[in-house]
Amino acid sequence: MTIRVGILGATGYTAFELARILLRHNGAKITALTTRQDDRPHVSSVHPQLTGRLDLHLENLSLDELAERCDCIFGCLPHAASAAVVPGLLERGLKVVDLSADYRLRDVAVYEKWYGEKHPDPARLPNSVYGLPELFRDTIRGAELIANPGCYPTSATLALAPLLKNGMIQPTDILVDSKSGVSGAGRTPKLGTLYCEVNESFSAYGVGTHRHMPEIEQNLQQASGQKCSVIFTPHLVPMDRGILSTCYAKPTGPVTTAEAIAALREFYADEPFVQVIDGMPATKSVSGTNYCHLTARVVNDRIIVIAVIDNLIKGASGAAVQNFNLMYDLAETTALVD
Ligand SMILES: NC(=O)C1=CN([C@@H]2O[C@H](COP(=O)(O)OP(=O)(O)OC[C@H]3O[C@@H](n4cnc5c(N)ncnc54)[C@H](OP(=O)(O)O)[C@@H]3O)[C@@H](O)[C@H]2O)C=CC1
Ligand SMILES: CC(=O)N[C@@H](CCC(=O)OP(=O)(O)O)C(=O)O
Repeated sequence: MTIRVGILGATGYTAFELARILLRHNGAKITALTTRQDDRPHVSSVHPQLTGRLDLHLENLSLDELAERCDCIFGCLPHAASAAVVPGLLERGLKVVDLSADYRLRDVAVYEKWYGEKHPDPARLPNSVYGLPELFRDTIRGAELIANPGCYPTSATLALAPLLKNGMIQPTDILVDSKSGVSGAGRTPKLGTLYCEVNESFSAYGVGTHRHMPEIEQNLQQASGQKCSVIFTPHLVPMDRGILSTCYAKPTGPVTTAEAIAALREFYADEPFVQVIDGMPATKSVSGTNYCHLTARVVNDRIIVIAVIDNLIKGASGAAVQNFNLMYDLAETTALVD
């Protein structure tokens, strides 16, 4: 069986990474790429890396046209734009993996507070399926709509959830200090991502206001069954891609570095994409891959967990294909390992 897939917002970075991964997927065929442009650019003019590998034009397609051509849609649109089209896709019988933030937060009031706008499809939020397989695999299998996780929340949740679940750390007083490469902000031009703004510079942003803070808290609460409170501070690093999150938590009792690492290793023993390492994780080690590398250290009265991912792969398009594989009951690692 070949599943026909469409990619919305195909001019962007996550869409490019999806196309690259799906081209080596033996159960999927890309049959539609969308843009708001009306001049039908060939994919090779938008993503020259795909020249000779994918012969499709990007088109401004209607929902009915998408339903004729596709079985499953990967939505790579900004938030709010995504939830404006997802209901129509689901009504036409398509499955959807939504890379935007629109279906991640289950509480409409929390969405509207942190995103500062009305949600276009609030009725679906309470039952949405959050696509982080390492924690919520069973709910992803067979789902019609997956909320693909945010890049920072993926790194922080993978770092902290195992230690919360096994009672090794306290659920409050958690600090997440993250650094991201500039592709995390997307390909759509913005002042803050111009070369002269970011090159040779390093800055924090969204301190206390970043919308990934409630997403991290929701994940940790769902995983551990405890009310969690997190302070999350993101930083922009002058590199193309990669996220490094350093997470600080208070242990519930005496613990050593070896015990903390052993707890992570036990939790992820059967996970194909999480590697617990003894040394220090580096973004370069996971660049272009769907892997997360993690380690832990105990320093004075804190456990520090350090996680790295590629924001465009495990933080976006690789995770989306991992979810797609689960939704269609395919081998979970299909197209994601060499
Ligand atoms: N970059 C990352 O690391 C991550 C991104 N995400 C999320 O994935 C989604 C895609 O991100 P990314 O690929 O980086 O973004 P990009 O900015 O690279 O691409 C988004 C694409 O969406 C289209 N678009 C923009 N605005 C609208 C609109 N109002 N209505 C319809 N289409 C629009 C544009 O295509 P065109 O102009 O051709 O129509 C654009 O190319 C976003 O929701 C983002 O938050 C999630 C995790 C990580
Ligand atoms: C470096 C950078 O700007 N990163 C983005 C996060 C990308 C992401 O995962 O965003 P969504 O939750 O919107 O999908 C940001 O901080 O807004």
